[in-house]
Amino acid sequence: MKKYTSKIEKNSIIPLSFYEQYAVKKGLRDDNGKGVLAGLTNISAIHSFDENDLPISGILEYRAINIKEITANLKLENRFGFEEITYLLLFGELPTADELATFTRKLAEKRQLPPDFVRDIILKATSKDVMNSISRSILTLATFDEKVGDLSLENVLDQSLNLIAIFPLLAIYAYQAYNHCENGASLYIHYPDENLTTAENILRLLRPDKAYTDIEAKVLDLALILHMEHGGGNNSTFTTHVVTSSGTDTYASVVASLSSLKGAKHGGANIKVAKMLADIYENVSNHSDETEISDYLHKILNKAAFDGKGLIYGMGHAIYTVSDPRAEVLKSYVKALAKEKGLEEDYQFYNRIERLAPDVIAKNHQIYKGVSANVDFYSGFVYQMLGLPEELYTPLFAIARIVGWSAHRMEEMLNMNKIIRPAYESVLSTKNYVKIEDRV
Ligand SMILES: CC(=O)SCCNC(=O)CCNC(=O)[C@H](O)C(C)(C)COP(=O)(O)OP(=O)(O)OC[C@H]1O[C@@H](n2cnc3c(N)ncnc32)[C@H](O)[C@@H]1OP(=O)(O)O
Ligand SMILES: O=C([O-])CC(=O)C(=O)O
Repeated sequence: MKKYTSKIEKNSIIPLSFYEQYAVKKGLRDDNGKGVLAGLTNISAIHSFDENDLPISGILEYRAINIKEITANLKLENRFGFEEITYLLLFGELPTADELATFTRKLAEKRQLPPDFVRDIILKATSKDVMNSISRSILTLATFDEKVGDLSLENVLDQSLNLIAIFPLLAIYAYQAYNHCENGASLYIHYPDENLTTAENILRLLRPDKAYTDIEAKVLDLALILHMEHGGGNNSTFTTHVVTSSGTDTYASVVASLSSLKGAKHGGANIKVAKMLADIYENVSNHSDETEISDYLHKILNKAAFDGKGLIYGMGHAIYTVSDPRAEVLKSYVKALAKEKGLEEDYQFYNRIERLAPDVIAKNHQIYKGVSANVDFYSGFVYQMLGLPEELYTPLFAIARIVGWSAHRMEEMLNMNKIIRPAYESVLSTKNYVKIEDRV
C-alpha cells in the first residue's frame, strides 16, 4: 500500500501558495476565519462579532428567539421542551398549548418501527459504531416506504417527522444490540411509552429497569434542545443542503448528514472529549498543576500525545469567538449536577482544561478570532453523569440535529431549486497520452 499512497501524495498535494494565487478559500472560509456566504436562512442565527467587528460572547437564535431565553423559560416553567422547539424550528413559530399537545401526540404515534424490524435488521451485524448502525437502519426503512422518492413538501415533512420520532429507537436499540452481542450484556428492548416525552423515552429505553428521575430527563431534554440547530453552514447541515439540491430522497439526505456529523471535528468531538480528558487525567500526575497540564496539552497539539491528530477536542469553533452560548448553558448545569453526584473534582479538572487550552492553541496556531469551549466540551460530561454510554454520545447529537436538518431540507426545497455546484480549478497543464510500451 505504501507504494500506492506515495504516488497519491506525489500527484495530489497542491502547494499551499496556489490557494492564495487562485484566491481559493480553504474550507470555504475567509482569511479572517469567517465562512463564505453560501445561503440565506430563516431558521437560526449565530452572532459572534458586534457591529464594529469585535468578538463578542456568542448568541444563538432559533427562529429569531435567543436559546438562552428559550432554555431559561423552560426551566422556569419546569417543562420539557424538545417537542415544542421541534415545532418552532420546523414550522417557524411557537405552538399554542393546543397545537403543542396535538403535535406531541403526532410524534408519539409515529414513534414505532415496522414489525420485526429490531429482530431482522437491528439485531443483525451489530457495531460499536452506533452512527453507522443508524444509517443502515434508515436506508433499510427507505425500502419500506412506497413514497420514498415523492418530493412534495407534505411527503417530505411526513418522512422527516417519522424519522425524528423513531431516531431515539434506532440509536438505543442499536446500542443495546451491540452491548448484548459484543459485550455479553443482557438484551433490553423496551417499547416507548406514548405518554412520555422524547427525553424520557430515551432514558426509559436505555435503562434495564426503565427508571429515571425527573431531573435526569430534564437535563437530557435541555442538552437535546441545545444541539438541535446551528445554521445552514455547519458541515452536516450544509451536507443536507448539498444533497437536497440534487433531488435525492429524505432517507439518503439524512444518512449523508449523519455521515458528516460523526466526524471528530464535528459531532464526533463529544466522544473524543471524554477520551481525551481520561487520557490527560491518566498522564498528568498532579491534576491541579496547571504547568504540567499545559505541557501535556502542548504535547497533544504537537501530535505527540493522545490520538496524534493535534487537536484539543471540545475547543474552538468555526464561528464563535469569545464563547459558545450552548457551552455556557451546559456548564451551569454541569456544575450543579457534578455537585449532586459528588464529582466536583472532575468538574474542576474539566474547568482547568477549558481555561488552559485556548492559550496553548493560540501559541501554536494563528488565531484570528479567539478559541473557547464549544458545545461538545461539556456535553459528554453531562451524559457521563446521566450514566449514558459513550457509544451514544454522537447519536444523541444526531437525535437532536435531525430537526435542524429537516427544517433546512424543506427550506432548500422551497427556495433554491438550483443544484449546488461550486467550481474547482485544475492546476495541471495538459499532457499527452503515453503508450504502455513507452512508459518508464
Ligand atoms: C458541534 C461542532 O461541530 S463544534 C466543533 C467540534 N469540534 C471539535 O471540538 C474539534 C476541535 N476543534 C477544531 O478542530 C476546530 O476548532 C474546528 C474544526 C471546530 C474549527 O476550526 P477552524 O474553523 O479552523 O477554527 P479557527 O479558524 O478558529 O482555527 C484557527 C487555527 O487554530 C486551529 N485550531 C482551532 N481549534 C483547535 C483545537 N481545538 N485544537 C487544535 N487546533 C485548533 C485550527 O486548526 C486552525 O489552524 P490552522 O490555521 O493551522 O489551520
Ligand atoms: O456550526 C458549526 O460549524 C458546528 C456545529 O454544528 C455546531 O456548533 O453545532
